[in-house]
Amino acid sequence: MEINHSKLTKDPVLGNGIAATKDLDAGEVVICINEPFVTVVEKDALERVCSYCMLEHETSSLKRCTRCKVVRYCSAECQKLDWKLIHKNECSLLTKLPHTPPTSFRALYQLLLRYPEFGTELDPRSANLEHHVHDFKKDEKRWGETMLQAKAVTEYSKSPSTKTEKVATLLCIMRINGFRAALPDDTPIGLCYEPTLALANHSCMPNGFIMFDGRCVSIIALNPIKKDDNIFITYVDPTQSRDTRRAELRNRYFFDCNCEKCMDDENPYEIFRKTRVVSSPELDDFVDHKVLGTNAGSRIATIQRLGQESQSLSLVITKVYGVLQQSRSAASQTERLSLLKQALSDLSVLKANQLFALPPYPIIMDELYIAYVDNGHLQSALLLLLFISLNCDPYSWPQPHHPFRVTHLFTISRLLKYAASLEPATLAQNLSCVPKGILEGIDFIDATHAVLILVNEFAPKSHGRDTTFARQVQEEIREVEEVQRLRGRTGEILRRWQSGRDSGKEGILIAKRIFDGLKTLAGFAFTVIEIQTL
Ligand SMILES: C[S@@+](CC[C@H](N)C(=O)[O-])C[C@H]1O[C@@H](n2cnc3c(N)ncnc32)[C@H](O)[C@@H]1O
Repeated sequence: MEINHSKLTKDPVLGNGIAATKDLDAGEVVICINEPFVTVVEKDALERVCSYCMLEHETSSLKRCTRCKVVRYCSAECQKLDWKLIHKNECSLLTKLPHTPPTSFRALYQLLLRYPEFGTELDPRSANLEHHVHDFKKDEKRWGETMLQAKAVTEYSKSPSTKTEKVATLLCIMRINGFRAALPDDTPIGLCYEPTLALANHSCMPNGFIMFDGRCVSIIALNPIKKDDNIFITYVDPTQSRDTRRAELRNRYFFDCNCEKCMDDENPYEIFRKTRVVSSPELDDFVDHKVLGTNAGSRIATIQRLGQESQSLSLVITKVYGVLQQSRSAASQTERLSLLKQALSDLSVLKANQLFALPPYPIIMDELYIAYVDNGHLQSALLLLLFISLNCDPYSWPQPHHPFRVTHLFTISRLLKYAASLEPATLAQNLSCVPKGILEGIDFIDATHAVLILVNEFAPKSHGRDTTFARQVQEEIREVEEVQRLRGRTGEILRRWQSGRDSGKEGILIAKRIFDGLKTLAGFAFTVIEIQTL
């Protein structure tokens, strides 16, 4: 269902933008577009993502287009719809080319196909968007590459060569206004260009976020938004340091951000204290909002003290960003791990003061957790992700329905479910750093159930109601409830704890016991980092 609670606004600094046409609650859909202007699945995702519905499937279940052998579909219906929409025009080009062209090339080509009479005028929605051509031109190398790509696309689309400069402008429009298309867990899968959503301007303290559900793309309210308030999303990872955010915004979007967070260089603990957060009693049993607030206060004081004591912290942080960058292009997994560990050890002053949400600490922890997942060390990944969810996420993303927090919790539930499926001896072997008695004290099925209940509570606000993600969560809950029914009373008690119905003190006690077990596990995260090799 298409939804649009936004209107066009204009601002001397921001240019065009959008504002709310009514008061919106946190988690409410601001805009939902079912049929974005252009969507392209990127090369690395073509084997597992349907090129029409943009959903992930088992690789073996996708059927390749027999002509171009590039795009794949999950059903004959998706293939038919995509053929009608765009592929009938793109297929012959893909057939001719020796390799699958870059995503931006395909997106630009598809965009041109949308203008059969190209050379007259672009549609007003695209024509009015910021393109920064003059800024691209200032960088000779960048403009040269832009013109080269524009020339190739002009040729392939059989547009007259006199239109090349106009095609280059279109490429700039896409670069400035395109979004990274992603799965519900934020895994990138391609590119999306949709002029209505592109009007949303940037803030490092956004009040909205972009969410994809297959082909549907929405902006969802992160905070309550008042009628006529501007809608802001973030173009960059707002948990990075101010310098890193600024450099990225200048380089990719040609502006300096003057949001409150940038102007005062506020840290995540300060932002947490400013953000109106609606927690829930169940979430508080896992990570207590009041305790987070108290801790934020003392962390702010610590940061001030450290700042007065030494000027070197910012130098260390700059150095660590360099190490992080190196780890991303490491020649081997071992080198990647060793660089990430070096980055953490360089930041030992943050660890000593429990400043785990201060950038770039959360980014390093996240990359370590991903490195463990990539290399199949799922129990080690579980411990790290538990640590991140307790110590970094609530400050990096204060709103409990922030999609990153919810997807992290969902991943925890899946890792717990996997741990529950292992023989106790295997689990103990894989987590040799955790004393056996502690592992034996954790019921991994109860823990899966309790965490899924938290996910289910916030998923409608993070990913939307009746979405692929919400259905997936429901399915997981049904599955664990079925198992629980065969095991005794705990499942029923947790179900009552979930719905807020009186489960007596018993429900709260059981939930707290489960979460205490998970917190104890999280306490071994640094031991895992010390001993886990790749
Ligand atoms: C995706 S477009 C957003 C729509 C744009 N304002 C327009 O008029 O077409 C991104 C561009 O908007 C401007 N912009 C977005 N957020 C901004 C901000 N916080 N401060 C200044 N300019 C901003 C920059 O020119 C940026 O390259």
